[in-house]
Amino acid sequence: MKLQFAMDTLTTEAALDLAAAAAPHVDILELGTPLIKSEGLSAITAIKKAHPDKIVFADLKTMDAGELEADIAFGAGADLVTVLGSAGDSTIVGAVTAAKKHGKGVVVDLIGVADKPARAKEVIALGAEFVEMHAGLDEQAEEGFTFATLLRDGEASGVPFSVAGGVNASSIADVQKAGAQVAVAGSAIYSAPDVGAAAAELRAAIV
Ligand SMILES: O=C(CO)[C@H](O)[C@H](O)COP(=O)(O)O
Repeated sequence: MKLQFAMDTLTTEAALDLAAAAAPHVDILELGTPLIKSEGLSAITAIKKAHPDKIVFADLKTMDAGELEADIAFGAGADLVTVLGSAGDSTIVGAVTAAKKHGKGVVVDLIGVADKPARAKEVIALGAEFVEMHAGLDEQAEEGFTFATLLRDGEASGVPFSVAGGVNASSIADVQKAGAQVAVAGSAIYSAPDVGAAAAELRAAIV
């Protein structure tokens, strides 16, 4: 299982510092949606330039204009981009078209999708690399939210998936047991007093 670090920060400078500390322990460096909205495509280019050996993941959360948005992010240096699972099929197909042109990939984020296993199967058939079983920051704060639902949905989907939203040192072993290809951790790493040590702890929990 790969480890993805979601850098939910607002400046390229802060992201470069986080990436430098965590890179030895992670496989995928994710530019969070707020970072891309704050700094634009130049942040993607800066992270890829500093870490050419890492998979750079641009969390665009595209909802429309799939081909155009994916094309500009791949052009800036992204290896993977996200499109929302609630977007229309044509938006996902558009992003996949751009990915094929660049030799890169599309991840479909199932945040907010009611029947995640069913939509997961559909978007993999449209050409997505894998889906993200994702509970957003707001959903995690809702009453009754349980992380176990994400794992069950991943297992039920029968397709390659990542898990995002609340992954930490206590939960990452369960993510692996559920069969995820990728565990995504944001605040468990970037909020830690020692970012490198937090990333190393998560890496050590993966067998
Ligand atoms: O994409 C996101 C929010 O939309 C986050 O990066 C992702 O959910 C990681 O969350 P956490 O900080 O709980 O690990």
